[in-house]
Amino acid sequence: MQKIVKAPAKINLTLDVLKKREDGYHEVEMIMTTIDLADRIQLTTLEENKIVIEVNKGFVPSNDKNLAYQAAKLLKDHMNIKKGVSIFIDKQIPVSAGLAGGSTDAAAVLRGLNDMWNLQLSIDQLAEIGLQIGSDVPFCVHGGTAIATGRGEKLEFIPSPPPFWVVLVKPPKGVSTKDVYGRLNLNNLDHPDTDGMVQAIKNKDFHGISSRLQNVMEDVTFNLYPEVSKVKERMLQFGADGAVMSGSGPTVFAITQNESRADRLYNGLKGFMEQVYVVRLLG
Ligand SMILES: C[C@@](CO)(OP(=O)(O)O)[C@H](O)COP(=O)(O)OP(=O)(O)OC[C@H]1O[C@@H](n2ccc(N)nc2=O)[C@H](O)[C@@H]1O
Ligand SMILES: Nc1ncnc2c1ncn2[C@@H]1O[C@H](COP(=O)(O)OP(=O)(O)O)[C@@H](O)[C@H]1O
Repeated sequence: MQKIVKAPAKINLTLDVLKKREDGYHEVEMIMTTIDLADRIQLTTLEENKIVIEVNKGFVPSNDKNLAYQAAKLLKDHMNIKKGVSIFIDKQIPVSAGLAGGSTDAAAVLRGLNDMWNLQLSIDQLAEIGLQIGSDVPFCVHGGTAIATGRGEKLEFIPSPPPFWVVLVKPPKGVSTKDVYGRLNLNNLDHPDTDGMVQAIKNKDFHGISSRLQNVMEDVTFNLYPEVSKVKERMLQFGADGAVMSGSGPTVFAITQNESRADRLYNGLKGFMEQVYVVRLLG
């Protein structure tokens, strides 16, 4: 048996951190949506009871550290499945980038194996299993556009934003999510207008969306890597309607509804950055 699953990246249109919790995680409030920048995952059933991972990027782990491995293991244990699976990951999403690349691979494996092995678990049950792997996995299991609260796992789905282009730049740095959370000064955050953003999305008001992009983690990552903040400045100079960092970074994305402006942004940014992508929303 074989199956191919698509694993799309997410961006955070807003990202707010409300407080630190007793369990060490932070209480967040963020608006997440999926974009058409995706890994492709090929699942093949094995007679032997083992999990094999293959990735087309050398620096991504191909052992039990891979979140796709952890997803297969948890699902097999949960359902007491004795057959194995070979997982080939065609990695297109930049790694350690704030785009939930690992989480979305794990989510795609949960969805894909549930289908391929006809396990009949609901999406909510898969999301619950996924939370054991990471805070962003439940959102990635569902996809779409949602307000995420709690650790990021409490999801309220909202309609998709109006269509727009997303131009992403992944600067040549990786950041640790844990480190960025740890460096936040919770008493001095400039909180996003989350309610205003939700209304703008519901009203399909592009200007309302582009003017409310905000992420409280930007200051931390921009202080660590001032060149990341330069990318955002350049995006605005090149005609972006709005620009913001995704997640803990360092990826910064710009949005525009105008295709020729997206092309201009791509060409301008490509002049000084290697990893630039232009994609549509999947939302
Ligand atoms: C910041 C965000 C925004 O979407 O994305 P990324 O930058 O990873 O894409 C997420 O909150 C990242 O979620 P995820 O990457 O799944 O984090 P996890 O693996 O669960 O946790 C990694 C570490 O981040 C910290 N963490 C994570 C989530 C949270 N709500 N509070 C935290 O303090 C904890 O220190 C934890 O040990
Ligand atoms: N399937 C996977 N794809 C990418 N990274 C993975 C995967 N499995 C484990 N990792 C590890 O997870 C870490 C974070 O990667 P990633 O999910 O891309 O970050 P982010 O959540 O910031 O987008 C990296 O150190 C990487 O080695």
